[in-house]
Amino acid sequence: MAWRAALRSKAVIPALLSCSSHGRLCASPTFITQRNNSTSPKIKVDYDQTTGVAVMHMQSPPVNSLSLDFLTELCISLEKLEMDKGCRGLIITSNQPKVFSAGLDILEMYGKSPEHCGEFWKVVQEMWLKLYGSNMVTIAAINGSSPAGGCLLSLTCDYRIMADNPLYSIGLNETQLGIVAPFWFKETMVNTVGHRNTEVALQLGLLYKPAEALKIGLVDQLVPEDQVFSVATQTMTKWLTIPEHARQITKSMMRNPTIDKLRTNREADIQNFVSFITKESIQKSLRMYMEMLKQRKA
Ligand SMILES: CCCCCCCCCCC/C=C/C(=O)SCCNC(=O)CCNC(=O)[C@H](O)C(C)(C)COP(=O)(O)OP(=O)(O)OC[C@H]1O[C@@H](n2cnc3c(N)ncnc32)[C@H](O)[C@@H]1OP(=O)(O)O
Repeated sequence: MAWRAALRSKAVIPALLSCSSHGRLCASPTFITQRNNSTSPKIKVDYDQTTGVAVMHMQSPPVNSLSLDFLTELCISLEKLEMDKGCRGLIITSNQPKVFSAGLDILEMYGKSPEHCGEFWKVVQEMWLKLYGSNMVTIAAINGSSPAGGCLLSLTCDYRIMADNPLYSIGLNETQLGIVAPFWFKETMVNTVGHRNTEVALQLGLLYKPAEALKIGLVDQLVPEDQVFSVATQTMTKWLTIPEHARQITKSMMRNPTIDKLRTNREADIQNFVSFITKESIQKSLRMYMEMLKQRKA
């Protein structure tokens, strides 16, 4: 699609393309199935103009992994909603059974060129900047597991409601993959659950069951699975009664220090990511993790 190509071409970082230390290609994956790039929308947005509330349904089978295409679509939808002054609230939820989002699509980081990795990371940053800094009230209706980037996605929202199902888990489990949550993932978590909880969670790559997640404040409310969406809608109604301007300024005051840190360091952050993720040892860790996922299934 033309808009997708346009957004992608904007996302390419010229500095990265010419960086000789990134000039190597990662090893080609031999065993991992590359999924077909489906052209069907990965996100469905329902916008009710009478309430001013939009609902974003993530619908990218099997597990709503955050691929380049997915994130590009997400950013475009967000941009459109943000520009519509009538849209005051956004609920993010999943149409996939049992999974909110499996986090960043590992296939975008495995066996890919440095240029591709840089392009991918730029859109990950873009998604975070847009959501964490959104003027809208944002609520995550977490109706399934939400590891790593999926957890980050929900942490960017103003309020998290999770299905009370012990089969589900949520957390920043990056270290379990042999990778490191970057500073802005870490700070988003610190801003939500505090320094000590974050330190333990990140070092150990903890995935929390809903009850534990509630205890440390990683989610704000647990509800029966079939009520996640209705409670999110009721909560939105309450949040929207607060005078808009005052709430927005308060949100900016709380979040801008972290947002500004990434905004002013985007290039360096991309370069860090690319040189880290393309290391042979890191590629090996990602491969082993993907193998583990497949074995678990078998
Ligand atoms: C010095 C400091 C510098 C720092 C620089 C930065 C460093 C890098 C930072 C990178 C940050 C990364 C963030 C991430 O989000 S990484 C992704 C982490 N995600 C996970 O660990 C989740 C893995 N998935 C699961 O646990 C389960 O799939 C899940 C619980 C979500 C669902 O379970 P279920 O049983 O329903 O489904 P399956 O496991 O059978 O999965 C179905 C198929 O989907 C594939 N899959 C799953 N997750 C992913 C994924 N994240 N990316 C790509 N593909 C994924 C899985 O392999 C199955 O595939 P097949 O059907 O082909 O077998």
